[in-house]
Amino acid sequence: MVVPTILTEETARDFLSVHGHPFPLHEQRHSNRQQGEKWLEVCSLPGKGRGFVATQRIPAGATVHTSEPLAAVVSQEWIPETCAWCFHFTYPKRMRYKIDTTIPKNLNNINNTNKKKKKQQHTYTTVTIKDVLFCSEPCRHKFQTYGHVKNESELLLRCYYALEQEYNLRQKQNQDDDNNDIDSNGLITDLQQELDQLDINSDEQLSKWIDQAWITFTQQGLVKAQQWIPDDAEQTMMRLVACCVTRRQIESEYLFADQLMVIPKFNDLLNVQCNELAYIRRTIIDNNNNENKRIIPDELIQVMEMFKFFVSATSSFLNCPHIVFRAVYFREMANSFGLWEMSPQQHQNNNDGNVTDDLELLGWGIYPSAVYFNHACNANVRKIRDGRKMVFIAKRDIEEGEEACISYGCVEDTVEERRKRLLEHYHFLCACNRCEQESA
Ligand SMILES: C[S@@+](CC[C@H](N)C(=O)[O-])C[C@H]1O[C@@H](n2cnc3c(N)ncnc32)[C@H](O)[C@@H]1O
Repeated sequence: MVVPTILTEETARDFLSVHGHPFPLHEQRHSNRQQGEKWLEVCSLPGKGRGFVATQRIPAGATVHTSEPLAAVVSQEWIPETCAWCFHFTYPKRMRYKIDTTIPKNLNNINNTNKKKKKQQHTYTTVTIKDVLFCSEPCRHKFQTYGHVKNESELLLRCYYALEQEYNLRQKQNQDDDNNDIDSNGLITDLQQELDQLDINSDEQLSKWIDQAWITFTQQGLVKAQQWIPDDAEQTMMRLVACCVTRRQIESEYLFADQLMVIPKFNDLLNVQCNELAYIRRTIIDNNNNENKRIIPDELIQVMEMFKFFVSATSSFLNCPHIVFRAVYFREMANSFGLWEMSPQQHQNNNDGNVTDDLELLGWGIYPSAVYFNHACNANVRKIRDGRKMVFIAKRDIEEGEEACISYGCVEDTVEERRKRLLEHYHFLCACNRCEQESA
């Protein structure tokens, strides 16, 4: 692959006009400095980590922030009815526009023997990607040209195809074998002993144990008669991870001047709070019936199986060590935004941003610039989806120095129920003003 060194805006423009880009550069640079961005700054807040705080008085109705996704995917179950670019939803009608891509023939692994694969290494074939559909030609075109360079969508489509193929292959292999026992191969014994001995409240000890578990797993693995098969949610998650890892790979293959990188970068994701420790600690504690005999949480094994699946599908063309997979997976956790169906009122630009029971969760997106909105049970900001973009609007006047918060879901219940739900889904004890007052 040719590696251009992009140093000036001019060379970048030339390069992008050859390789394709969704928007003219000047528009992108402008949209990067959103109108509302001056309203908010990121501050450290006691008991909540970082959060957005108003830099001046914000009038009700002002757009305080807009954000483009680093990654956005349709949930597996709504693929036929949802546009993979703008998330337009047309149940029960199906999306009409499909997408093809060219892949090396040896990726088409379901019917290929190793011998055949070798022979076909340098030949290409065109395939239709099952998991990506569009509502219109412009949406399909935007998808094809999204990212830093045109190759990015090709790499992503190759990932999607490889994940699909791995899924089909495993299903086929499992048909003949219904034995689902794990032979731990000595793996569990050592890790188990270390787990029993560690101080679960020590971040240092727990991270060391988690790292060791991943190293052991990736070197030895679990020997299962049955191959692990992802469910719908896990398939969706792997496509979200694929979006982030392909961007990382493109950024490592091309050299861009920082100020010209106008869409979210992989490194932006690394600023997002990582929930690996909090999540694994909670699952160990929850699975623990006896203080002296802890159980290696099944939830951890599931993530490892997902990693193994991902790598087994994509390793021939994508570099994703477990450190990278974990960095994405545990940052997406509790930080990504649900992409909901829009109500008719929202379509008419006359909505309050609330998700009601009759609306469907169509997909998930990672918006690195917007993750600093903490939750409050009496939020002063609402979020609205505008296609694949997220727009944040002040619900009421916000005073200078006041924290700008959104709500992470239903806030109708009692304080105990709200806190329980947030702990379960987002792994934190809500310390918003309303909860503090009501619990006191
Ligand atoms: C999407 S992030 C928000 C940004 C985060 N505070 C940071 O420093 O990156 C969500 C995390 O923020 C913290 N958080 C958000 N709202 C909170 C609240 N009401 N009370 C306590 N912690 C909160 C929790 O740690 C939660 O997992």
